[in-house]
Amino acid sequence: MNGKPDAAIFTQDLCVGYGNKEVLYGLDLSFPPGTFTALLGPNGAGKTTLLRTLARLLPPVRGKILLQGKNLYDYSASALAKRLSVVLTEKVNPGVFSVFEFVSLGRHPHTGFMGRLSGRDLDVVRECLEWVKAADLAHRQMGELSDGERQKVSIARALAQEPEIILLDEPTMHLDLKHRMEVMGILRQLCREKGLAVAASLHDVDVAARVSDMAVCVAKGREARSGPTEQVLSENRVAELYEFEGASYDASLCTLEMRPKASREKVFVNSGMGSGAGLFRLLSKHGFSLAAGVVHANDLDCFVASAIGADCFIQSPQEPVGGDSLDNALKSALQADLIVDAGYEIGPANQNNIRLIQAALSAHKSVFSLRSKEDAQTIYGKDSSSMILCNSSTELLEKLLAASRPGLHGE
Ligand SMILES: Nc1ncnc2c1ncn2[C@@H]1O[C@H](COP(=O)(O)OP(=O)(O)OP(=O)(O)O)[C@@H](O)[C@H]1O
Repeated sequence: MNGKPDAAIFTQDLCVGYGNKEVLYGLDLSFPPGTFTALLGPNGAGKTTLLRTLARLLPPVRGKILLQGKNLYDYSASALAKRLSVVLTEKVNPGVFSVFEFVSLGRHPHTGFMGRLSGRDLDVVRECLEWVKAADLAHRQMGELSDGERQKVSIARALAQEPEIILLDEPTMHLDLKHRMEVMGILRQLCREKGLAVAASLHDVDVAARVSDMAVCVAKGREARSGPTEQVLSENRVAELYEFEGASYDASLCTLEMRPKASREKVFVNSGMGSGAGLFRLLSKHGFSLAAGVVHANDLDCFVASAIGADCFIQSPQEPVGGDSLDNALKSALQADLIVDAGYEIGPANQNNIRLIQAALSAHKSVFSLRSKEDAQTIYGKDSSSMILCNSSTELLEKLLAASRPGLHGE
């Protein structure tokens, strides 16, 4: 992601900070047009400091920032505002402005000496409000808006400058899920349809993975990492960036999983085709230690079980369940205190999994199943009579908790 002349903005050996205090250094970043860049990093890493420096609100400690090939500091204030706008987290003092008037302030670099709005200016303001789906708020007072509404209006104001780059600091802070998704959708659309370069600091790495094209990861005392999101946000890098303990990130699913310390017995879950994903989360949340198998490597169950930290017995996607994976899963199932059959569909690729449950039943283990009585009988024959059948995962959890002895098996 080294600086390219066609980038909307790029930095060369930039060091940002306060006075002599260096917060981030050696930054060679590039923000190309039509690209959404997510700035990620733990609290206090320097995301806001970087954004403020890029916006010329804070002088660099050293290094260069080039805006369309020209030094950022060679632009007049109004020329800069026509190219770059910024949405910070500080709550705007709404004064007595209506929404329309507030967004009109964004036209300032385009209006004449008297600041009078032309017909075009008014059209742009209306268009920007429509862009952020806030046209209906135009006549409301700024002071009476919700956080989500205010954020959309702040983006409209930034847009009204008709910039080529928008910098945003935590644009989804304080927003509920609906507004968070809406704001993210708007920013993506600005990149795609208006060709803007958008750079935003974000706290939700899973959201960043879904919406951003590029990611810049910053952490105190460490070299910044930047590049295409899919390359930068690997499991290990995310874990290292946030110094995860008791959590993990799954790059294939863009999901974060909790890895709580186990305080209950091991449950061996026999699942497949996604039937176990919800169960792994449920059981892990309640302190059970988990084993999962045999699952195919391309199965959702495999991704979730691995991310959650379960012992996984994995089969290559091209092969039917068998071989070492099955042998090892069998040993694990026979050592586990409780066994769960997740009630998945059985076919040629996974029918050998039946042997795991049959072995557990023969060994008089407590086997819980999410199958119907008929289904269990058809698959496991007369041995199924000793299975503990459950209609739902909630019922299964209740029964497992009743059978469990907490505190004895923490790992
Ligand atoms: N005005 C300031 N003067 C001196 N140091 C500051 C100033 N503002 C912030 N800092 C320090 O600079 C470092 C980076 O802060 P910054 O706000 O950029 O981090 P951030 O990544 O945006 O954090 P957060 O996710 O918590 O918002 C922190 O150590 C912070 O204490």
